[in-house]
Amino acid sequence: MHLVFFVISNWKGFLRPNFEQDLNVFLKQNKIDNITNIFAVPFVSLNMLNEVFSYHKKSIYTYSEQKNNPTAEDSNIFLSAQNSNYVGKNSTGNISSSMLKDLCTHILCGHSETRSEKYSLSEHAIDIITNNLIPIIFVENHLELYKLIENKSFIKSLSDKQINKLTVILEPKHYIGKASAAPIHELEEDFKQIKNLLKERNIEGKVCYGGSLNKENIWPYVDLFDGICFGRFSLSTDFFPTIYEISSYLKNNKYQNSNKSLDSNTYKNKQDLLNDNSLTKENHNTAKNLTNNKSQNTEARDK
Ligand SMILES: O=C(CO)[C@H](O)COP(=O)(O)O
Repeated sequence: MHLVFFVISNWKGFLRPNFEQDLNVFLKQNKIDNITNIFAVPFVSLNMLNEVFSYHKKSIYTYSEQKNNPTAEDSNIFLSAQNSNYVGKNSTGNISSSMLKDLCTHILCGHSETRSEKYSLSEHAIDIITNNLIPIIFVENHLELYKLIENKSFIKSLSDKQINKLTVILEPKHYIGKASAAPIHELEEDFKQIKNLLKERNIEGKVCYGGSLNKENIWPYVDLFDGICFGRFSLSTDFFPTIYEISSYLKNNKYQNSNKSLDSNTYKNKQDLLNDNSLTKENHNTAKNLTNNKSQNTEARDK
């Protein structure tokens, strides 16, 4: 099976300096086939980035275009909007999903910085889906996703194609904008439950982690999750070099590890975790080892 890791970069309210040049170099050399990159950029950057992408013949395909263009499936670089208004779509200053459908393929849905008091994750997700775009769904925990996928209108609104493109980001809000990311052991239970929820419903979704990630601390999250979401780090000049590092790390390490037998020196990987019936104290201890084993990972990566 071809495994592809997701890297979502949320620029938030920043216009990334020199991004156009860096992206040009990245697209020119783009030989990365094991990472799907989704750039979630401010509204005002969507147009400019569409031009950069089409110059490199990596046009932003919407779902309707994908239906008629089989090569669109091969793309592994996508543009996302950071939000859309599903209530008061036509009010002054609002930007609806329908206005975005020719500019991007994804929309961030439920990011904690965009939720208002009356925010409804399911209504927003349905609005995005019905405009032929893919929602990147942010949840605080597995219960939030459970509520969403129990919602019959949500499930009904998904086409077969969209159902397998569901991307969920586990992002506890108290770990946003901090110096350290959420400790892995605090995420394991939610990760496992989200995976199970999707599996039970035959949804091939990706489960990613977001919150205070940077080039130093990502490795345990790369090991456990199907993808990661960078916030502030997306703006760093180290961002693109880190994508290459992740790609070679994945080639050298991660997918070989999924068959590794466990011993006291081997960290527990995603498959092991999912095979466990319940989270035991051992899981938590091994999760701690994940972080301690960072130097081990770095060595393997640099080989
Ligand atoms: O959007 C984010 C990435 O998931 C998120 O808000 C975290 O931002 P960061 O703490 O600046 O990485």
